[in-house]
Amino acid sequence: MNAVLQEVTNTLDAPLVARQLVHGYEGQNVLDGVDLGLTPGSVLGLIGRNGAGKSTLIRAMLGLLEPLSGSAFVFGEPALKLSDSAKSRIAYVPQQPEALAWLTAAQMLDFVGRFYPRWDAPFAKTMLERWKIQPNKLLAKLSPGERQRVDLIRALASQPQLLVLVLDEPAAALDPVARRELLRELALRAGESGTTVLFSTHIVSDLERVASEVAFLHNGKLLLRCGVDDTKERYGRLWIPAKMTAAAPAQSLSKRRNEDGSLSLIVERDAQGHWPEAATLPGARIDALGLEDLFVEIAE
Ligand SMILES: Nc1ncnc2c1ncn2[C@@H]1O[C@H](COP(=O)(O)OP(=O)(O)OP(=O)(O)O)[C@@H](O)[C@H]1O
Repeated sequence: MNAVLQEVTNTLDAPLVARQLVHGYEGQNVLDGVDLGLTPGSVLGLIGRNGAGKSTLIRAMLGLLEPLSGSAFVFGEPALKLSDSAKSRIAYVPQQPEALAWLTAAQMLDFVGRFYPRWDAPFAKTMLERWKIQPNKLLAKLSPGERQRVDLIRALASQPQLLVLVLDEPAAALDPVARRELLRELALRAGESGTTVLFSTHIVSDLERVASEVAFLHNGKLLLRCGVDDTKERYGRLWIPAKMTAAAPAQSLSKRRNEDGSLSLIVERDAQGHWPEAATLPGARIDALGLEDLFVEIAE
């Protein structure tokens, strides 16, 4: 168990913790023993390719599906048996909100608001105006992007302590401007109130806009987790010429043999900030990687 998870699991009221989650469909594993912990007030962007299992992980962490094995905790309670009090502190915005589609946006917000002790009705009203969503239009008649925005308003107006958001299919829902507005609002509100946020995406720029931390989900595992601002300093692409590959480091996040026999590896600095020794081999080269390159390299 890594140090961050250890620290979080030691905190009884940690907002969200996954321990060794395993889940799959039709005999195929999607999550292969995922450990993840969120510290209060953090904004974690979960990134992975289409179908990597981000939604599955989020649903399992919130107790919306029962994993094949492993466990999840929300505010220290087992996710599958959450108390009403814990539920009222969580807001979840799925990819395609479907609930209460026979109500208008204003009716839905009014109805839902009654269940939340800290409901911010003026905020909900202002946001509908700001995002030019007709309050008297049936939810069923809004576009998918408008629907998702109304759902984000619902989520934020409840002033949750934990906000979980799935932003995976931009083409189906939000246009780039709407996406940016939504993320800006999210960052603003989360920053003001200290809300813990987990959101999934496959768009790297989303992370750079709002996340303080990033976790990569790939092949059922969390490949790495780090501060968004650290990645440039911390990861690099190490190129080793063909005649030197015997000296390649044993540890790397990904490894690719090129046609000319040379090796490209994604490597990490050690605790003292040093690259692996192989970076000093004659002819070897190391390039620091930004988040986008890091994601592409790892997800390949
Ligand atoms: N109910 C289900 N039955 C069968 N297979 C499923 C089910 N739900 C998800 N899957 C499969 O599990 C894998 C992970 O899906 P999931 O929706 O968790 O990924 P994701 O990372 O959120 O994807 P995306 O970014 O495309 O939204 C996919 O291959 C998907 O087809």
